[in-house]
Amino acid sequence: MVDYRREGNVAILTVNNPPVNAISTRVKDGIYECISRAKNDTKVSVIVIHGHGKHFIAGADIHGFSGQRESSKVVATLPEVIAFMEASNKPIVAAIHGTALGGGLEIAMGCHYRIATKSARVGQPEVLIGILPGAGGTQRLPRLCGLGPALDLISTGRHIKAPQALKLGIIDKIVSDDILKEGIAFAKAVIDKPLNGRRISTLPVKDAENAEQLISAANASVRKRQRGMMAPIWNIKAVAESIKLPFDEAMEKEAEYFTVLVTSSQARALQYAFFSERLAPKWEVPGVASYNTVKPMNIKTAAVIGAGTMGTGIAMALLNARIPVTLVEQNKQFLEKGVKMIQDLYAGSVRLGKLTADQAKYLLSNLKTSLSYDDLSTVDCVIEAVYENMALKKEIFAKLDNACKPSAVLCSNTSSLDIDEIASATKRPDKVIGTHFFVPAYYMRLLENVRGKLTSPETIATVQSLGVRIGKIPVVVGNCDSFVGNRMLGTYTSEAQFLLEEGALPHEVDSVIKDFGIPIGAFEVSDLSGLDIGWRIRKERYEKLEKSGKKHDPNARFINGERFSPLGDTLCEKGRFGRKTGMGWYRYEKPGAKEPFIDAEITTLLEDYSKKHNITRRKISPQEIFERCFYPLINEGFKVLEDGIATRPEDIDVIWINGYGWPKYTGGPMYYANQIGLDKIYDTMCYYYEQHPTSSHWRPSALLRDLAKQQLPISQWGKQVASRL
Ligand SMILES: CCCCCCCC(=O)CC(=O)SCCNC(=O)CCNC(=O)[C@H](O)C(C)(C)COP(=O)(O)OP(=O)(O)OC[C@H]1O[C@@H](n2cnc3c(N)ncnc32)[C@H](O)[C@@H]1OP(=O)(O)O
Ligand SMILES: NC(=O)C1=CN([C@@H]2O[C@H](COP(=O)(O)OP(=O)(O)OC[C@H]3O[C@@H](n4cnc5c(N)ncnc54)[C@H](O)[C@@H]3O)[C@@H](O)[C@H]2O)C=CC1
Repeated sequence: MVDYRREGNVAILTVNNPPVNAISTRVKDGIYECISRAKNDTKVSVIVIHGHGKHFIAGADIHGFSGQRESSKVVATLPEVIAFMEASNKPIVAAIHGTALGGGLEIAMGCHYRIATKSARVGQPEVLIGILPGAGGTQRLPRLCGLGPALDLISTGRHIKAPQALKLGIIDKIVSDDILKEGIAFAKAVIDKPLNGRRISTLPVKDAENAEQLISAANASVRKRQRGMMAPIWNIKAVAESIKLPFDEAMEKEAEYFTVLVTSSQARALQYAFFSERLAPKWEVPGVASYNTVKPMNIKTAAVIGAGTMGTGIAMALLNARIPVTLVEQNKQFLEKGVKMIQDLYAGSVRLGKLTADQAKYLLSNLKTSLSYDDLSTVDCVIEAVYENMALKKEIFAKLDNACKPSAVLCSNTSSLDIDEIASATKRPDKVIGTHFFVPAYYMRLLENVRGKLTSPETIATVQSLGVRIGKIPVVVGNCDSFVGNRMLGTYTSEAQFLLEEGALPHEVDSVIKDFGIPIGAFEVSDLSGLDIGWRIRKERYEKLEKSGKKHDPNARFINGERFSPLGDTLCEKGRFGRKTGMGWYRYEKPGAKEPFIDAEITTLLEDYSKKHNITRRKISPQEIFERCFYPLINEGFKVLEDGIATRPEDIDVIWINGYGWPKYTGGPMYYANQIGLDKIYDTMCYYYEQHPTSSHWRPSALLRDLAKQQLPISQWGKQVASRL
């Protein structure tokens, strides 16, 4: 785990714990033993510590926080090992490449010098997994770089690159990529330098005079940006001790606060989410294939059909990953509008300093435009993002099938339509798949990849690998109406509207949702994305119904015996499409304005509506709003598993955290359900199903019922699911 060798008078410690050199108990013990050995070796004058493989050390082993810890051969804890390093009379140099994160940066701060390659990144990301830097990070970082930067890095968990770390004084020098050679050379040059002033724990905290202001600004920022999370607050509290107490006493506080966090349910949920996100790309379709049995195709070029909201965002996601894109539209005017949208977004990134003008120019140079499918004969992959209309999508897929080379993968960004029906328009259904991006597609990390009945494992592997390449978290799901995310969302939006019919107002529902930790309420989000999108989809469904001989009544509160609220259609008929028209479920100052105001017209409309349908409006409690919005959503997640549409509960949680703003610190709807207690959810579902028998989303899932009885850990639900299919 940690190798020791000597080159002349330099002792070299190599941490070797693939894949990221995480600090397991054995790594910690190894570092302690090797440092002891170097201290006692009279031939050694200086010590270099570096990492084998891609990283220096990416932090403590996260598995160790909730699982069984290995027993330690040496008594010292990580903070003690770091103190032991710092006290060494032989200089220790941390030679950093890849990343020095969490405990890795804390080890580097226990060294007397830190050098790094230009591409190296450092940070204290513990807050993101619900804990704090418990090995002196909250105390050494403010001494090294100042209170303000330390508060920022520790409370946000963001990584910074070596040049910025150099500016902040976190590292001493940027060196070439031959990190070990550089480390040895640097070590030789500092052998005789005094170590006074190099032991960070002995230094004063920089910026201590502005402490009060800096701490209250940090608290205000986390209350706004990381609402509901307890770790950022405790991280700030720990850093604040650095200006109140001497180092050793502040370290005791750090240990105390670490214990509070590491045993919290938020930390467990965040760590579950960390591993779930890493599991998602490793897809598995039971009985069919899995990521480690199939090779993906290499996508060198791509095309996007439709230069609207999604098409332009998808094109940018591809361009950002250096994949040349041909963007196709139905006419010149729409094409120019789409290209302008992309140019403006890149110009915005340049203004914000996220890209240089040259980088933006380079990315745009990979964008080609066309009005003809004839230009797509050589592309490896096409992603269609035209209006949500089956006939149109089938027409386009038939054209693509004729125009593209036989090996090209054809993807649809549909958010709800049947992938098998779209694939039936081609002679290559094995190469057709849904790639459901989320708005804005260049930013949102979720990619829901929808496999059809005939989609080949190679096609699944290809879009999964493409997803990772463009920086997304790809999740494979099965084909059903609205797939996983939107199918579950459907229950939540329906119930939210039923609550309006029965007495609640949009802001009352939204505030319960936001108090739970979802950043935006159901009605606010509907106004943001535009009520007309859902209306278009529903109108297509009404047309289908009419074609099958069933006339659609615009006032109907039931469709095929199932409760339905026509309120969304009523608003659209009045031109209330949301923010874009300056009115939707809320009122806005003007079209396009962001701040929602309660609208008296909506209150009157709801009251009239309830009267017209003989519904007695009542005061609905926040608890009822919560249960009615979230329990059917969770229940639908179990039905999604039951149907084999998702194969693992972790995938559902990843979808909700990354596509719908579900608070990560609750782990996702499936994990959260387990926290509430599956038996409680099941009983509540039964209660509401009795009250609302015409809403099938209240019918409790059989899987939920069975799992509620078995009380299995979530890691075993997948096996239960597989055994039922
Ligand atoms: C008295 C008590 C004192 C207690 C002291 C506490 C000490 C502390 O202060 C606590 C800590 O250090 S907590 C850990 C802080 N570090 C992090 O959060 C870094 C997490 N990792 C990353 O960001 C990326 O993996 C990274 C940027 C490193 C690499 O990204 P990539 O995209 O290249 O690779 P990934 O797919 O993310 O990861 C590759 C494999 O490595 C696993 N992994 C990553 N970091 C890990 C970590 N810290 N612990 C355990 N496993 C880890 C990851 O799960 C993945 O595994 P596989 O999916 O199986 O390949
Ligand atoms: N807007 C959203 O939040 C999300 C939308 N989706 C899905 O993405 C697809 C596109 O949605 P948006 O981008 O929002 O729509 P949009 O209305 O912004 O853009 C659609 C574009 O397709 C173009 N188009 C129509 N017919 C065409 C043809 N024959 N050839 C080439 N281009 C054609 C239109 O001119 C328009 O620019 C839909 O299937 C939608 O369900 C998926 C996820 C989220």
